[in-house]
Amino acid sequence: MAIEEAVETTAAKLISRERVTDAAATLFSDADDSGQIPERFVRIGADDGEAAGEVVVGEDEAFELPVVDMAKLQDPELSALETAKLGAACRDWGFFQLTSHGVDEEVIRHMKGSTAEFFRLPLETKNAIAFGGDDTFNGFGHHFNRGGPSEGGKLDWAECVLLITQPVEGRKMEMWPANPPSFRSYSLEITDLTRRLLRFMAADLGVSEEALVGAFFYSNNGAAVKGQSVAIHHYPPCRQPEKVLGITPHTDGLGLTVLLHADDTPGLQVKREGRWFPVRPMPEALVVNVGDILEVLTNGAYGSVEHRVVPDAENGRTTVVMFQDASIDGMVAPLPELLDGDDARARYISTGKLEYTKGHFVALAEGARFLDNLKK
Ligand SMILES: O=C(O)CCC(=O)C(=O)O
Ligand SMILES: [Fe+2]
Repeated sequence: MAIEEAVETTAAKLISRERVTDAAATLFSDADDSGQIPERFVRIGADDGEAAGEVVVGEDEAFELPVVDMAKLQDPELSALETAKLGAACRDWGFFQLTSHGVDEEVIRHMKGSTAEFFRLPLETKNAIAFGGDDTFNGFGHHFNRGGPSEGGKLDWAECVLLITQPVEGRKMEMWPANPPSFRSYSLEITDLTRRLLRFMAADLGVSEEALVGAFFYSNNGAAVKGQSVAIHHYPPCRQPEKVLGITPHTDGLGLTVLLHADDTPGLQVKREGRWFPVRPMPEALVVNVGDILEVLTNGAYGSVEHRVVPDAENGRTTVVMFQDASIDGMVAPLPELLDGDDARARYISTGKLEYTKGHFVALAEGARFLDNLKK
């Protein structure tokens, strides 16, 4: 079995998810107006005011996630300045908004339309593609259970379709929502965008394109990515948003994440210096963030930063999040070019991809971060 296949099989078996029940669907559709949020959805600390007391940066405090412009990156006259901006965003925030990204507008329009349409379907129809058997990854359900028994198996205030999108042989088409053509083209558009972005990240890091692009792709010019998956999330409105979480705080376990807002409802928050910064959805932008593997590849120069989702009190929110996988010859390790031939400079322990994947999902289920075990 190829390493990628073994990794996929392992991931699919280690993830613990739950199906969306009729009771949850009723709660999400707000048909149940009793005002009682079931215990399984009430986040830890919400009842004693701990959650409400968390520092979320308000609208009165001016801040903006860094905005990076792809057209400027590609313009010979503006590229150097914009590349520095990209690098600063990856180092200081681990997150940025990407404008003029060049992803086909028609593909984006279709993607937004078909995902919104999917979540409007009755639960029974959505559950026709519910994950099942020994594959807990592909399909519809709640997001992963995180935090383990110590957190009482809390559920996210969300429903979600998770799918492997690449390599193409890894796709389980029977688990895909109807209207797959838009998913297929979107997956390829994001592959292309990833390659374009990595070239500028390589310039910022002072490594060769081949090295960084080669960690994500089988060949520098080829289209074949090492791996790509998608999470299509829907966060229903919640009348008491401070009591629940759309997604618990976490970092992303793969290389690079690209998020599309399918509507203009806010909800994503990024942690910086102990405070939560709400991300403002920009209709023309994609939100890009550094994942754990990119942090390792860059030997810690770029940071994989904690984020979470808080549902909106009034409006539902839908996002399409694509994760690009990366490795070097089957290892999760810093790029050799950054170590100048001196392995002692590595700030992370090199780990086989399979061991990394296992470690990541086991840690996730326990509410821990595998990356912390890899730091020297
Ligand atoms: O939907 C969002 O805003 C974020 C989702 C997310 O963090 C994830 O899927 O890893
Ligand atoms: Fe995430």
